[in-house]
Amino acid sequence: MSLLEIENVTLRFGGLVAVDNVSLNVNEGEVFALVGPNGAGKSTIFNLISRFYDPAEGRITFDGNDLLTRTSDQVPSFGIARTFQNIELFEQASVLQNLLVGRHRHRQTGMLSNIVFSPKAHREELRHRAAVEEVIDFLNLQAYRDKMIGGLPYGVRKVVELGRALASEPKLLLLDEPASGLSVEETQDMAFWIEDIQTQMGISVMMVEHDMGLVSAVSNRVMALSDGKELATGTAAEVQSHPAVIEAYLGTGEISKTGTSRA
Ligand SMILES: Nc1ncnc2c1ncn2[C@@H]1O[C@H](COP(=O)(O)OP(=O)(O)OP(=O)(O)O)[C@@H](O)[C@H]1O
Repeated sequence: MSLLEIENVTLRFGGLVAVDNVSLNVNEGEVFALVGPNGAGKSTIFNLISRFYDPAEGRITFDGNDLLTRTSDQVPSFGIARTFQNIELFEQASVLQNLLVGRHRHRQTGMLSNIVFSPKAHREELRHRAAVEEVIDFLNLQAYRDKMIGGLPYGVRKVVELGRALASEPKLLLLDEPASGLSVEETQDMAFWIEDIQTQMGISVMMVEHDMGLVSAVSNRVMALSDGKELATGTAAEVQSHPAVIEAYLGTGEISKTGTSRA
Protein backbone atom coordinates (compact mmCIF):
# COMPACT_ATOMS: atom_id res chain seq x y z
CA MET A 1 0.00 0.00 0.00
CA SER A 2 1.16 3.47 -0.87
CA LEU A 3 2.18 5.60 2.13
CA LEU A 4 3.53 8.73 0.45
CA GLU A 5 2.21 9.95 -2.89
CA ILE A 6 3.71 12.82 -4.85
CA GLU A 7 1.73 13.65 -7.98
CA ASN A 8 2.91 15.96 -10.76
CA VAL A 9 4.77 18.26 -8.40
CA THR A 10 6.59 21.30 -9.77
CA LEU A 11 8.63 23.85 -7.82
CA ARG A 12 10.35 26.89 -9.29
CA PHE A 13 12.94 29.18 -7.75
CA GLY A 14 12.45 32.26 -9.90
CA GLY A 15 13.24 31.07 -13.45
CA LEU A 16 14.80 27.77 -12.32
CA VAL A 17 12.56 24.70 -12.34
CA ALA A 18 14.08 22.78 -9.40
CA VAL A 19 11.40 20.02 -9.47
CA ASP A 20 9.70 19.49 -12.81
CA ASN A 21 6.40 17.58 -12.84
CA VAL A 22 7.68 14.75 -10.61
CA SER A 23 5.41 11.89 -9.52
CA LEU A 24 6.45 9.10 -7.17
CA ASN A 25 5.08 6.94 -4.41
CA VAL A 26 6.69 5.23 -1.43
CA ASN A 27 4.99 2.03 -0.36
CA GLU A 28 4.59 0.79 3.20
CA GLY A 29 7.71 -1.08 4.29
CA GLU A 30 9.74 0.04 1.28
CA VAL A 31 13.20 1.63 1.02
CA PHE A 32 13.00 4.17 -1.82
CA ALA A 33 16.09 6.09 -2.95
CA LEU A 34 16.40 9.34 -4.88
CA VAL A 35 19.65 9.65 -6.81
CA GLY A 36 20.99 12.14 -9.30
CA PRO A 37 23.83 14.57 -9.93
CA ASN A 38 24.27 17.72 -7.82
CA GLY A 39 21.40 20.14 -8.28
CA ALA A 40 19.02 17.44 -9.57
CA GLY A 41 16.29 18.47 -7.11
CA LYS A 42 16.59 15.65 -4.55
CA SER A 43 16.81 17.75 -1.38
CA THR A 44 14.13 20.06 -2.74
CA ILE A 45 11.75 17.08 -2.88
CA PHE A 46 12.53 16.36 0.79
CA ASN A 47 11.89 20.03 1.57
CA LEU A 48 8.55 19.83 -0.24
CA ILE A 49 7.52 16.77 1.80
CA SER A 50 8.66 18.56 4.98
CA ARG A 51 6.48 21.51 3.88
CA PHE A 52 9.40 23.96 3.91
CA TYR A 53 8.35 24.83 0.34
CA ASP A 54 5.00 25.13 -1.40
CA PRO A 55 4.90 23.53 -4.85
CA ALA A 56 3.62 25.63 -7.74
CA GLU A 57 1.64 22.61 -8.94
CA GLY A 58 0.83 19.08 -7.82
CA ARG A 59 -0.35 17.08 -4.83
CA ILE A 60 1.44 15.45 -1.89
CA THR A 61 -0.48 13.03 0.32
CA PHE A 62 0.74 10.95 3.25
CA ASP A 63 -1.23 8.09 4.73
CA GLY A 64 -4.34 9.48 3.04
CA ASN A 65 -3.80 13.04 4.37
CA ASP A 66 -3.28 16.04 2.11
CA LEU A 67 0.11 17.32 3.32
CA LEU A 68 -0.20 20.56 1.37
CA THR A 69 -2.90 21.81 3.75
CA ARG A 70 -0.49 21.34 6.69
CA THR A 71 2.42 23.39 8.01
CA SER A 72 5.97 22.11 8.51
CA ASP A 73 5.33 22.01 12.29
CA GLN A 74 2.48 19.55 11.74
CA VAL A 75 4.41 17.14 9.48
CA PRO A 76 6.09 15.13 12.32
CA SER A 77 2.69 14.48 13.93
CA PHE A 78 1.75 12.37 10.89
CA GLY A 79 4.74 10.11 11.49
CA ILE A 80 7.34 11.62 9.16
CA ALA A 81 10.83 12.03 10.64
CA ARG A 82 13.89 13.35 8.91
CA THR A 83 17.66 13.66 9.09
CA PHE A 84 19.55 16.50 7.41
CA GLN A 85 22.53 16.80 5.06
CA ASN A 86 24.14 19.08 7.65
CA ILE A 87 23.50 17.31 10.94
CA GLU A 88 21.09 19.30 13.12
CA LEU A 89 21.53 18.42 16.79
CA PHE A 90 21.73 20.40 20.04
CA GLU A 91 25.50 20.70 20.48
CA GLN A 92 25.38 21.63 24.18
CA ALA A 93 23.12 18.73 25.15
CA SER A 94 23.87 15.06 25.73
CA VAL A 95 23.05 12.20 23.38
CA LEU A 96 20.24 11.14 25.73
CA GLN A 97 18.77 14.66 25.81
CA ASN A 98 18.91 14.90 22.00
CA LEU A 99 17.16 11.56 21.66
CA LEU A 100 14.47 12.66 24.13
CA VAL A 101 13.76 15.62 21.82
CA GLY A 102 12.70 13.01 19.28
CA ARG A 103 9.89 12.00 21.67
CA HIS A 104 8.30 15.43 21.40
CA ARG A 105 5.36 14.35 19.24
CA HIS A 106 4.34 11.71 21.81
CA ARG A 107 4.33 14.03 24.83
CA GLN A 108 0.86 14.42 26.31
CA THR A 109 1.24 16.04 29.73
CA GLY A 110 0.93 19.82 29.88
CA MET A 111 3.37 22.35 31.25
CA LEU A 112 1.72 22.54 34.70
CA SER A 113 1.85 18.77 35.06
CA ASN A 114 5.54 18.82 34.18
CA ILE A 115 6.38 21.70 36.54
CA VAL A 116 4.88 19.93 39.57
CA PHE A 117 6.03 16.58 38.12
CA SER A 118 2.71 14.84 38.71
CA PRO A 119 2.45 11.02 38.78
CA LYS A 120 1.09 11.22 35.24
CA ALA A 121 4.09 13.25 34.08
CA HIS A 122 6.39 10.83 35.91
CA ARG A 123 4.85 7.79 34.18
CA GLU A 124 5.05 9.52 30.83
CA GLU A 125 8.72 10.39 31.40
CA LEU A 126 9.49 6.73 32.19
CA ARG A 127 7.80 5.68 28.94
CA HIS A 128 9.86 8.17 26.92
CA ARG A 129 13.09 7.07 28.61
CA ALA A 130 12.31 3.41 27.88
CA ALA A 131 11.64 4.20 24.20
CA VAL A 132 14.91 6.13 23.98
CA GLU A 133 16.85 3.32 25.69
CA GLU A 134 15.58 0.95 22.99
CA VAL A 135 16.99 3.28 20.33
CA ILE A 136 20.30 3.51 22.23
CA ASP A 137 20.53 -0.31 22.28
CA PHE A 138 19.50 -0.63 18.64
CA LEU A 139 22.16 1.83 17.43
CA ASN A 140 24.85 0.75 19.92
CA LEU A 141 25.04 4.21 21.46
CA GLN A 142 25.45 3.03 25.10
CA ALA A 143 29.02 4.38 25.36
CA TYR A 144 27.87 7.86 24.31
CA ARG A 145 24.58 8.15 26.25
CA ASP A 146 25.75 10.97 28.57
CA LYS A 147 28.32 12.58 26.30
CA MET A 148 27.78 16.09 24.90
CA ILE A 149 27.14 16.19 21.14
CA GLY A 150 29.76 18.94 20.72
CA GLY A 151 32.60 16.55 21.60
CA LEU A 152 31.55 13.60 19.47
CA PRO A 153 33.10 12.44 16.18
CA TYR A 154 31.12 13.16 13.01
CA GLY A 155 30.19 9.51 12.42
CA VAL A 156 28.66 9.19 15.90
CA ARG A 157 26.68 12.43 15.50
CA LYS A 158 25.25 11.07 12.30
CA VAL A 159 24.05 7.97 14.18
CA VAL A 160 22.59 10.14 16.96
CA GLU A 161 20.64 12.13 14.38
CA LEU A 162 19.27 8.87 12.99
CA GLY A 163 18.43 7.86 16.57
CA ARG A 164 16.54 11.08 17.24
CA ALA A 165 14.43 10.47 14.14
CA LEU A 166 13.79 6.85 15.20
CA ALA A 167 12.86 7.93 18.74
CA SER A 168 9.81 9.63 17.26
CA GLU A 169 8.58 6.19 16.07
CA PRO A 170 7.93 7.38 12.52
CA LYS A 171 6.05 5.61 9.74
CA LEU A 172 8.35 7.21 7.17
CA LEU A 173 11.98 8.11 7.71
CA LEU A 174 13.53 10.67 5.34
CA LEU A 175 17.31 10.25 5.26
CA ASP A 176 19.21 13.05 3.52
CA GLU A 177 22.58 11.61 2.46
CA PRO A 178 22.97 9.13 5.35
CA ALA A 179 26.44 8.01 4.15
CA SER A 180 27.98 11.40 3.40
CA GLY A 181 31.16 11.94 5.42
CA LEU A 182 31.16 8.38 6.76
CA SER A 183 34.03 5.89 6.47
CA VAL A 184 33.58 2.62 4.57
CA GLU A 185 32.96 0.77 7.87
CA GLU A 186 30.49 3.40 9.11
CA THR A 187 28.66 3.26 5.77
CA GLN A 188 28.43 -0.52 6.14
CA ASP A 189 26.90 -0.06 9.61
CA MET A 190 24.46 2.47 8.17
CA ALA A 191 23.40 -0.11 5.55
CA PHE A 192 22.74 -2.70 8.28
CA TRP A 193 20.71 -0.23 10.30
CA ILE A 194 18.62 0.83 7.34
CA GLU A 195 17.89 -2.84 6.62
CA ASP A 196 16.92 -3.45 10.26
CA ILE A 197 14.80 -0.28 10.36
CA GLN A 198 12.89 -1.67 7.40
CA THR A 199 12.68 -5.34 8.36
CA GLN A 200 12.55 -5.27 12.20
CA MET A 201 10.81 -1.95 12.83
CA GLY A 202 8.64 -1.97 9.71
CA ILE A 203 9.45 1.68 8.98
CA SER A 204 9.42 2.92 5.38
CA VAL A 205 12.54 4.77 4.33
CA MET A 206 13.04 7.39 1.64
CA MET A 207 16.62 8.46 1.17
CA VAL A 208 18.68 10.83 -0.91
CA GLU A 209 22.11 9.34 -1.44
CA HIS A 210 25.12 9.65 -3.74
CA ASP A 211 26.82 6.43 -2.59
CA MET A 212 25.49 3.92 -5.12
CA GLY A 213 26.96 1.06 -3.10
CA LEU A 214 24.65 1.91 -0.20
CA VAL A 215 21.73 2.63 -2.53
CA SER A 216 22.14 -0.74 -4.27
CA ALA A 217 22.52 -2.61 -0.98
CA VAL A 218 19.38 -1.34 0.75
CA SER A 219 16.88 0.06 -1.78
CA ASN A 220 13.84 -1.72 -3.15
CA ARG A 221 13.29 1.00 -5.75
CA VAL A 222 15.33 3.92 -6.97
CA MET A 223 14.36 7.08 -8.86
CA ALA A 224 17.05 8.95 -10.78
CA LEU A 225 16.55 12.67 -11.35
CA SER A 226 18.41 15.29 -13.34
CA ASP A 227 17.59 18.99 -13.65
CA GLY A 228 14.42 18.41 -11.63
CA LYS A 229 13.06 15.73 -13.97
CA GLU A 230 12.61 11.99 -13.52
CA LEU A 231 15.04 10.04 -15.68
CA ALA A 232 14.20 6.49 -14.62
CA THR A 233 12.65 4.49 -11.77
CA GLY A 234 13.25 0.82 -11.00
CA THR A 235 15.68 -1.43 -9.17
CA ALA A 236 19.14 0.02 -8.52
CA ALA A 237 20.56 -2.16 -11.32
CA GLU A 238 17.87 -1.06 -13.80
CA VAL A 239 18.37 2.61 -13.00
CA GLN A 240 22.17 2.45 -13.16
CA SER A 241 22.10 0.84 -16.60
CA HIS A 242 19.44 3.21 -18.00
CA PRO A 243 20.88 5.21 -20.93
CA ALA A 244 19.39 8.53 -19.72
CA VAL A 245 20.98 8.01 -16.30
CA ILE A 246 24.38 7.14 -17.75
CA GLU A 247 24.15 10.24 -19.96
CA ALA A 248 23.25 12.50 -17.00
CA TYR A 249 26.15 11.20 -14.93
CA LEU A 250 28.67 11.24 -17.78
CA GLY A 251 31.85 12.82 -16.52
CA THR A 252 30.73 12.97 -12.88
CA GLY A 253 32.04 9.44 -12.11
CA GLU A 254 29.36 9.11 -9.42
CA ILE A 255 27.27 6.31 -10.91
CA SER A 256 30.28 3.98 -11.17
CA LYS A 257 30.22 3.28 -7.42
CA THR A 258 28.04 0.20 -7.70
CA GLY A 259 27.08 -2.45 -5.19
CA THR A 260 24.86 -5.50 -4.97
CA SER A 261 21.15 -4.91 -5.51
CA ARG A 262 18.72 -6.58 -3.11
CA ALA A 263 15.55 -5.51 -4.92
N1 LIG B 1 16.37 27.99 -1.69
C1 LIG B 1 16.75 27.97 -2.98
N2 LIG B 1 16.72 29.09 -3.74
C2 LIG B 1 17.10 29.06 -5.04
N3 LIG B 1 17.52 27.95 -5.68
C3 LIG B 1 17.57 26.81 -4.97
C4 LIG B 1 17.20 26.75 -3.60
N4 LIG B 1 17.35 25.47 -3.15
C5 LIG B 1 17.81 24.78 -4.20
N5 LIG B 1 17.94 25.56 -5.28
C6 LIG B 1 18.35 25.14 -6.63
O1 LIG B 1 17.45 24.12 -7.03
C7 LIG B 1 18.15 23.10 -7.73
C8 LIG B 1 17.94 21.78 -7.02
O2 LIG B 1 18.64 21.82 -5.78
P1 LIG B 1 18.67 20.61 -4.76
O3 LIG B 1 19.39 21.10 -3.53
O4 LIG B 1 17.32 20.07 -4.58
O5 LIG B 1 19.57 19.55 -5.53
P2 LIG B 1 20.11 18.17 -5.02
O6 LIG B 1 19.75 17.17 -6.05
O7 LIG B 1 19.68 17.90 -3.63
O8 LIG B 1 21.68 18.43 -5.07
P3 LIG B 1 22.87 17.92 -4.10
O9 LIG B 1 23.11 16.51 -4.44
O10 LIG B 1 24.02 18.82 -4.49
O11 LIG B 1 22.42 18.15 -2.67
C9 LIG B 1 19.61 23.53 -7.81
O12 LIG B 1 19.83 24.17 -9.04
C10 LIG B 1 19.74 24.51 -6.66
O13 LIG B 1 20.74 25.46 -6.91
